[in-house]
Amino acid sequence: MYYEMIGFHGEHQGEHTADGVPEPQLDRSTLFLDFDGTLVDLAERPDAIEVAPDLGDLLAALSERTGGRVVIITGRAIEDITNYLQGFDGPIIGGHGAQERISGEIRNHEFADPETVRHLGEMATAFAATHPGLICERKPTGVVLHFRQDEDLAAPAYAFLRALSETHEGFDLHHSKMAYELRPAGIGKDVSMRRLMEQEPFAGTMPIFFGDDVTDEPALHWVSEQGGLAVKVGEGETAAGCRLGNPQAARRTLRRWIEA
Ligand SMILES: O=P(O)(O)OC[C@H]1O[C@H](O[C@H]2O[C@H](CO)[C@@H](O)[C@H](O)[C@H]2O)[C@H](O)[C@@H](O)[C@@H]1O
Repeated sequence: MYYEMIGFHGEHQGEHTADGVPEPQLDRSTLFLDFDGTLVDLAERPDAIEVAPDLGDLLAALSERTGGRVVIITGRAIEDITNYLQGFDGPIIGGHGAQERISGEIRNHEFADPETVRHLGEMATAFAATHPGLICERKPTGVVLHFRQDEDLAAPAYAFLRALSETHEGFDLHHSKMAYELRPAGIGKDVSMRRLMEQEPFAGTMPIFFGDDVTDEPALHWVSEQGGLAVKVGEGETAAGCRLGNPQAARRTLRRWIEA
């Protein structure tokens, strides 16, 4: 297998590490990192997360070791996540693949028609305003209703967004952690990864992905299929070959790699 030729020996390599995650050759890898639930703990609200003080240094060191191939791949909008990634100027895939920032410039998916997204956002905002406990998160490419503060609001949130998805062609309804989201049809972290891995300077390197959510599973599956290193963070069924308990453990493993 190709990745064995370039020095990666798959699952067997992890047998002797304390965390069970093998140590890849970073200079021959592309490291995709999910954000919420993977690099930072989940919080009550999207704007209430606490970023570990050393995260910036960790990402900088990993970027150096991979030759700039650390890719943040998140459901958040790029305009939002950059607030938490001060100093990181590497590639970012945002909105679950609906946005990308590869060489500094942000590009939105062509199907995320701004007028339709604005309309969806306004309607979801109005709905949340009449359902205390629901949080509406507007993105340049879609909209989310968060029900973490009141799980009884999951069913009405679902019904509302489902109705919107049926009346707005090109937008699909997705379930993630304590949230429902409308996003452009046809996008996905796996789709973005595949496209990116065909381009320089990523082509020919081994994909690594750390992710925590059901929305990360297609990408974890794809990375596993490629013979790359797929790491599930937290509980739940997964296609990944490795698992770490929480974001703190994920950061510890990443730190181990740069200290090796
Ligand atoms: O792909 P990710 O980087 O994991 O982003 C997924 C979603 O993360 C955020 O929502 C989640 O985290 C919040 C803060 O901890 C939490 O309150 C919420 O319940 C979670 O669903 C973010 O707000 C979303 O836009 C992302 O899609």
